Amino acid sequence: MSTASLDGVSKTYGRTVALQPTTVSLQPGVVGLLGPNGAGKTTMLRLLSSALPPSSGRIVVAGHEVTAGHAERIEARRRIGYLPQEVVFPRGMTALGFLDYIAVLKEWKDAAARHTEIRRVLELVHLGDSGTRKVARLSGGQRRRLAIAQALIGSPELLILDEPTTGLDPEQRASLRGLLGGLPGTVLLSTHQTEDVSALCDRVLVIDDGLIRFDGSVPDLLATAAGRVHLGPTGSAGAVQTWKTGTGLIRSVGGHPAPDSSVTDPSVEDAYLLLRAERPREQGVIP
Ligand SMILES: Nc1ncnc2c1ncn2[C@@H]1O[C@H](COP(=O)(O)OP(=O)(O)OP(=O)(O)O)[C@@H](O)[C@H]1O
Repeated sequence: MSTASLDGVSKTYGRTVALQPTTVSLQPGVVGLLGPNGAGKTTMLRLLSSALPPSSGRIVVAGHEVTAGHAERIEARRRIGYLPQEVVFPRGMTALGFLDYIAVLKEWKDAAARHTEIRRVLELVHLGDSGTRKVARLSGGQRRRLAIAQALIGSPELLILDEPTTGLDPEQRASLRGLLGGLPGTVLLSTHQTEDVSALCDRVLVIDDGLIRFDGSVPDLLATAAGRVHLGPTGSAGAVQTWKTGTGLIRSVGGHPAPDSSVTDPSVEDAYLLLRAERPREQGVIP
């Protein structure tokens, strides 16, 4: 059974089509959402989180139809953890105070159980020693981790994370991957970090102009670029991108390889760049 599904879901803002009619079903595991700025990632995450009503279609989370009405939406929300792209923290609160406030909003009425839970999520993001510090005094990366902690309260069946690794240092990113990869439910995260996708995701959705252009595993995505990335002293003619690597050789994505170049293994970034370059144009705005 799927944890969440979109069935013919679209979202338009005035004349802008942020999400074209989309049907997709999510199972347990980590799903990465890749796409350029303005592709529709945040829109899709906000729709699934029930923060935003769709223009058309049906959204179901953990067996509850978000789009069916208030009562069903509340039931779905109890099973969703959501990290927005930007989190505004109430002024003057400590890290623990903030988590307690969120847990109360999430209806954790039993104080002892609530305190155990907020301690647990604080430890998960390695802020166990910073609980009594004021949020304003935490570093940007620590605040991001605190924001992730609030989404983890109650071990939601569907965890939705909008660019969770923004502002995290490499160690913290690796540690977050370890945490997310070990969760039992469905994790849907948007990111601009293609390394996060290759290191963590069971499934990748590439979205562009409000449309899912690719849906498959990391190996499937890499296969789309097989034989199309070259390294050599000269760049490929008509390449999508070329750059000089640390070895002094030029890496070319797509195009016609020079005779003195050789094929190299593609990365998720290479496959993504090729998908982007081959997308149909002139979509996203109602004529
Ligand atoms: N509240 C809004 N009102 C009008 N247009 C909006 C609104 N929110 C988003 N859009 C538009 O919808 C489209 C998709 O935006 P969205 O924020 O979902 O993209 P994104 O993929 O998350 O981008 P980014 O990587 O920059 O965060 C864009 O064209 C954006 O300008």
